[in-house]
Amino acid sequence: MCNTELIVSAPGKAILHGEHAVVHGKVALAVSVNLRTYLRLQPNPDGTIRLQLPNVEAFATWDVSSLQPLRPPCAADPWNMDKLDSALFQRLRDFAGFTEETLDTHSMAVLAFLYIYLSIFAESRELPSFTVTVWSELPPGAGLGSSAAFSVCLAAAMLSVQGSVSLPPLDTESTARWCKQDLELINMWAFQGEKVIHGTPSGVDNAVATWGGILRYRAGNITPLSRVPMLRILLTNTKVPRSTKLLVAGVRDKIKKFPSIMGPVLDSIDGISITCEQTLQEMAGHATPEHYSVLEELMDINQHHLDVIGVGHTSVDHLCRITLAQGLHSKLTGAGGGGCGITLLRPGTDSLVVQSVILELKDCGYDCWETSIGVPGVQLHSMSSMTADVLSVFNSY
Ligand SMILES: Nc1ncnc2c1ncn2[C@@H]1O[C@H](COP(=O)(O)OP(=O)(O)O)[C@@H](O)[C@H]1O
Ligand SMILES: C[C@@](O)(CCOP(=O)(O)O)CC(=O)O
Ligand SMILES: [Mg+2]
Repeated sequence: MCNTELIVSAPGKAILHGEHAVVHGKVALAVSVNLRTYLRLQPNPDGTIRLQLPNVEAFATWDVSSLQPLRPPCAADPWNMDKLDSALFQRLRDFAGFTEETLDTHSMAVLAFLYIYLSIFAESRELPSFTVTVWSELPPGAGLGSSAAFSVCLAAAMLSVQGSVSLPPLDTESTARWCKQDLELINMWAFQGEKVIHGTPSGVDNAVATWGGILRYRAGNITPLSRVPMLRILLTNTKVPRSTKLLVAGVRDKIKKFPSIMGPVLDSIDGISITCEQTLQEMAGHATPEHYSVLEELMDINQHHLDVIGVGHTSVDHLCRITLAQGLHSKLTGAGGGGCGITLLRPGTDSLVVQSVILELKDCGYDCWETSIGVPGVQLHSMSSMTADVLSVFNSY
């Protein structure tokens, strides 16, 4: 039995530049956003695992004894986990009655949970029994990295119960972060969860949910950017549903079909990310209107590239047109195909302009709000640090 109750949270992200290209080894720049996923883990005395995922309407209870035979024969080496354990993945699909075509939000979340749980406790004397409840401020499947925030919370909580990472002391603090080495392990395991949900993720989303802040990411190399100006960003959710897994697969097919055409587009996106990073660094010293013009132009060019690689959507075109009419530049963020877009605001953008754009976007049925970026990555929470809203959701299950 497990005897630790804990609450952890991890943030969502917005990709400034490099979505999709990053899956193919190019640079991405990504920032954490102030919408978080919260996970509460409570010990169960009755030998069951209970999973409560209200955002995706997934509620399941299993006897630990029924999960026992699904365990992998030995623990995976967390530093050498190139691919998912396909035998385990198949056993879980068979157990849950899912096929390879099962892609709904509910099933992918259940599979990610079971995969991480059984892998992390592969060599524990007995499987622990607990209730896991996850609730998120992030809209699932909208490009804000909800899958990564979910996977990071699962990894942080289960590694802490298993003892591979040490619970950071909360003392009088309301939140605490794990040490660097522990965060690296959490990130590794969260990446496995992302693989269950996405197929072939780049790892950028789980890196942001783990580390927070603003990051440059390329092929597993994570560089936090410390010298950047405070950016003002408007987030718009078109509410058009899409699946990252299918969009990433579609881009891969296009690259395979037209390598000499798509290759240069990905190189150009790489160039955009690199130029954006250089511009942000220059701006940290002294930001000028010309710098903002460069950032805006980069967003326009990238948005066109994302259309070319097949992940645009009329809802995002509409969003770009509405903001541009007020002189504001936008692009999609995340996998595209609908979902969310980001709009860059200049420091001096008149609040009346912002309010009128927000109203117009809301009239289209979109959600739209100005967001804070660069918030901390995965955290452990004391009960007193939890808002009444999140606690009341937790207490209603
Ligand atoms: N709060 C949550 N509870 C349970 N599962 C979640 C939650 N948030 C995300 N997920 C999982 O992540 C999937 C969405 O991931 P994805 O398609 O990558 O979109 P995004 O990461 O942009 O939100 C959902 O189908 C679900 O399986
Ligand atoms: C399209 C991609 O670059 C980002 C996907 O982000 P999201 O799941 O749509 O939030 C995929 C990846 O990097 O793994
Ligand atoms: Mg995702």
